[in-house]
Amino acid sequence: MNVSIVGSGYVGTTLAACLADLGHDVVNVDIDESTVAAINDGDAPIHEPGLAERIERHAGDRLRATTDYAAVRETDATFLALPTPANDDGSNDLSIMEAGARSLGEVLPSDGDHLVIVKSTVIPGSTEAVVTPAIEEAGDLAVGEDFRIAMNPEFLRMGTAVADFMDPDKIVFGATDERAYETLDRLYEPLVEETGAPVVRTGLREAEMIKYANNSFLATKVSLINELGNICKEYGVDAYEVADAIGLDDRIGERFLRSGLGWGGSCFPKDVAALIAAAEDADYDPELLKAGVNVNDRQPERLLSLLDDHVDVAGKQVAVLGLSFKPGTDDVRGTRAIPVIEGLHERGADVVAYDPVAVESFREYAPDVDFVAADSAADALTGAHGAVVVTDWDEFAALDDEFDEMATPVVVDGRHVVERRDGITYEGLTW
Ligand SMILES: NC(=O)c1ccc[n+]([C@@H]2O[C@H](COP(=O)([O-])OP(=O)(O)OC[C@H]3O[C@@H](n4cnc5c(N)ncnc54)[C@H](O)[C@@H]3O)[C@@H](O)[C@H]2O)c1
Ligand SMILES: O=c1ccn([C@@H]2O[C@H](COP(=O)(O)OP(=O)(O)O[C@H]3O[C@H](CO)[C@@H](O)[C@H](O)[C@H]3O)[C@@H](O)[C@H]2O)c(=O)[nH]1
Repeated sequence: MNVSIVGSGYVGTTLAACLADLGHDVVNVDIDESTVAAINDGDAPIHEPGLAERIERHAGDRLRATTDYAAVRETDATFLALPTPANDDGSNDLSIMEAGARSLGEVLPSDGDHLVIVKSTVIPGSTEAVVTPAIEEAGDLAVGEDFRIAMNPEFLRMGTAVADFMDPDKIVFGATDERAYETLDRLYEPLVEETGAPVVRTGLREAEMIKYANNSFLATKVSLINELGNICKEYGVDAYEVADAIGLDDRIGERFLRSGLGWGGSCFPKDVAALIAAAEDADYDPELLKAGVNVNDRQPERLLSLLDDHVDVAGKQVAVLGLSFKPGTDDVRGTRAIPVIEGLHERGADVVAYDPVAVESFREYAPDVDFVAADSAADALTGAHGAVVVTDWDEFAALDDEFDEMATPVVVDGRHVVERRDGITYEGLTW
């Protein structure tokens, strides 16, 4: 099929490269000229394992990019993979989606066949109440007659985007008419044949809600294991053995049970906040979701209070190991490193931080959060009176003699990665 994708960020670029790999002809439409140029040059505009090879393989052949929305006219279906950030009150900001939908409406063919597919994460009702009217008004078109609409949420994770897309746990099709489902079936047929992934056919609002339910469930699951881990810590119980054991119960499942410093990223914080705001907008008080956020917000201070138990850090160097929100990415959106570093500053500490890839992106994202960047974990640790582990990078698990260079070897591990050893005072956040 001929497919266009509006928005070429983490989701749009991954989707484009993977659909090209599955045999479709794909065009990316983006307002960012450098992104467009990168794809046309056969380069990946973002770093994701497996992405660069796919773009290099298909660019100039089955994959191209443009800033010109008119390219959608040559295609059978268009995905909208645009950002849906949070407003100040946490609610879903749909202004970029609306602008993209209007630009699309201005050029969309009115042949009645073209399928517009909302890929972005949007609050239930948005596809019908915001995206569809924006297309209709901009192009003087009528949904169901001139074009069709569907919602197909995305569940890929950063750092494993390509692998997740190519081997999904499920594929969700939200639509209101049979022809829309059939187009989606044709688009995903090679993937479904290859992987046997279950396809869920549902309504537009249900598809929108499945995405929020998925992320809220997982974020709350992590907060629940963090709460249990905090209690374990108080009673001297190994929280990780407890998690491994409860995970053997199929009803609980072993994944997303790693307790520690909590969740960050571009999705969990934003999506849970948006669902809370949407619930409150409907006069429902989402107590459990709010509790999950509160537990998450408390973890950095718990980490620092464990450090306080061993050392007064005022005027002393403290090493922060890890800045990205999780390993395998330089993404720092929602990273726990920010409250951790701010808490250290409040205590009067001098922060020396190390991250294998995320120093630059952190400086850009949080220019007011001051620290000295170290070239290695060893450099950050040398002379430090305490160390805190923020991100579970593999290389931190290999640290050993490096701790001997600390002024006082107190290590507070927010991610359960550092090996306990003689000669260091070790505190795990939850064990
Ligand atoms: N990042 C993830 O892991 C992930 C996973 C699942 C779902 N999502 C959801 O997918 C959506 C997109 O997220 P993302 O992380 O890919 O965003 P992103 O910020 O990485 O990329 C968005 C792209 O849209 C482009 N853009 C902005 N306005 C435009 C316009 N008017 N016309 C054309 N292009 C425009 C930007 O230049 C950018 O390249 C969001 O709703 C997000 O919540 C993200
Ligand atoms: O057991 C766990 C698992 C995760 N985390 C933390 O949770 C956050 C999110 O991790 P992860 O889900 O791996 O990363 P994302 O790339 O943010 O992916 C989530 O958000 C995406 C965007 O919506 C969805 O598509 C994915 O399905 C969903 O997992 C990170 O800070 C992790 O450190 C834990 O603390 N313990």
